[in-house]
Amino acid sequence: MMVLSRMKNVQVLKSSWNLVRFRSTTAIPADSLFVDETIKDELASAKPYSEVPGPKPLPILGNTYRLLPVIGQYKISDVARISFLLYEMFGKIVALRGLIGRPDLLFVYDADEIEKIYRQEGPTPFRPSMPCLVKYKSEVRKDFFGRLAGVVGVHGEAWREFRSKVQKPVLQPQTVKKYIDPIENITDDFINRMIDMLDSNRELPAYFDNELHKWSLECIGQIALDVRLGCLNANLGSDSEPQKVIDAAKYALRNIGILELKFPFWRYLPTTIWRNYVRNMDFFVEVCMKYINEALERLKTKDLTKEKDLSLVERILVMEPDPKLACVLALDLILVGIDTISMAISSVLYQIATRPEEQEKIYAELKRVFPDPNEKLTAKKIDELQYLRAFIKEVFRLYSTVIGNGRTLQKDTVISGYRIPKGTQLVFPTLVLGRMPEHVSNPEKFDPERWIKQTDENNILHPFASLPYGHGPRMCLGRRFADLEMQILISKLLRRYKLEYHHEPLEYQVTFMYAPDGDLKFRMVPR
Ligand code: HEM
Repeated sequence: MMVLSRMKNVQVLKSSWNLVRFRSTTAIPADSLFVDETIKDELASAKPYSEVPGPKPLPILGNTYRLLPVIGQYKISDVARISFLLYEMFGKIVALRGLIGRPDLLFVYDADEIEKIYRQEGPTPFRPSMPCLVKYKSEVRKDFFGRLAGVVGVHGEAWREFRSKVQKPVLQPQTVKKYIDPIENITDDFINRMIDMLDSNRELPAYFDNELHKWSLECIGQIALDVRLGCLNANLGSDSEPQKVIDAAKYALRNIGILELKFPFWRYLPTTIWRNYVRNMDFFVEVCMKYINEALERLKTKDLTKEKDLSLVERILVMEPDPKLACVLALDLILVGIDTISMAISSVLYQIATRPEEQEKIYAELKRVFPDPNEKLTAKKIDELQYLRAFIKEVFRLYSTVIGNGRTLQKDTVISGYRIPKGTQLVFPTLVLGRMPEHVSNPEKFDPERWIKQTDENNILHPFASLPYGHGPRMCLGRRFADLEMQILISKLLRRYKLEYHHEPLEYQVTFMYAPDGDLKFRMVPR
């Protein structure tokens, strides 16, 4: 019954890639006065926020103590487990109250409610991420960032102004397609490096995750800074610039969870971890400015009338001659574009290596699309890799690299029958939502085909249950590049090699992202 009632709101659509997509037909009334009245009535009759279930905060200590070492029951690496636990213990809406230095967190596990929230979020959605980056951009280096502070950790009109300047060039398919060739070249170099790294069993070394970081940094350097940074050079010294950028990116991102949840005291005192964070960020700004200035110099000798020949950085520099805009964009893309991609690809490669049946299907598709293994990639050919894309989607559904998304409520809102006050931070736990039987049929089954086949009445796949890149005007700015990078690496690798994994199964853990925790000692068997 429940499944059928949900299906009434879901319409099956075919996308241009022939993948099955869904659209909700739940209409939002067009007349805004009517909407206002309906919302007022809804708010008046809703249950109070205080009745939302959740773990009881202690006096003074609140709930933050639960995340402290020794006395707390939760570790940062347990964030994924906590998301499941809260749902199991309290149900589809859970409030985590009394966290030191931050508003309450409200976990929402109902995809219909999440859909409603996204559809009502307006033109400047507020994603409550990275208050430490907000402090860095808006206080510590206010002199540099000023009003053009980027998109990450920036909100309101300042976010909208920046995003609308960069949105078109970054997301335009024509721009993204131009990077097929350069990313393919980087990936060829990377695969050659992988071959050099193999041991006598043809297995990759324990430090392969660091090598994946280098590949993703090399890709993002090309996209955001117009440069081959040289990360894939053999014998990269620990003091070399690319390795320093990798280390700085790891530091900046992985300490955010610790800075924001475990030790939020940096808001009041300049702690050591906070001072190191600032030093790292200063280093990033310096590197970005150096390469953007070099791109600006090169631009002086280019024919600017041929827009199609310009790179992403050049298009941005032509549009906005103050190089700061391109520098801040590069900083944001690098900050979030290294770890996300390298962790996502670790996860996808691990799933490929441990699922031989599905791997054979990917290989069959690759052989059909690229009969000659030396054939160069093109946009048209990549577009034909339907099963590969479905496989990646299925990995994200079950092991979403970004385990959840969030929004800060900008007005009082009714969620699951409760009146939730403005300012509350909502958490949409993507990882849990994609595994709930009321959102996805047979959720434990790894089934890439569910993203391709026309589903029947009994097969559900809620469109808001698995949103690895978020949704709406604030959705991931780098998603097209992310998809492209992953598809290129997998295509190039699997067309020539079978991937195997012969060690103890790896557990997924949250460091900052959700990924297999352990040595990625894949075996590469030539085809
Ligand atoms: C598989 C890899 C990736 C995943 C899973 C991912 C996921 C996400 C998610 C969930 C968000 C929040 C969206 C929202 O609030 O609705 C986001 C934001 C963002 N992502 Fe990604 N991302 C990935 C790769 C990348 C890459 C490679 C780049 C850069 C080239 C990038 C750049 C950004 C930026 C700049 C934002 C902030 C957008 C804004 O606030 O306006 N991401 N990403």
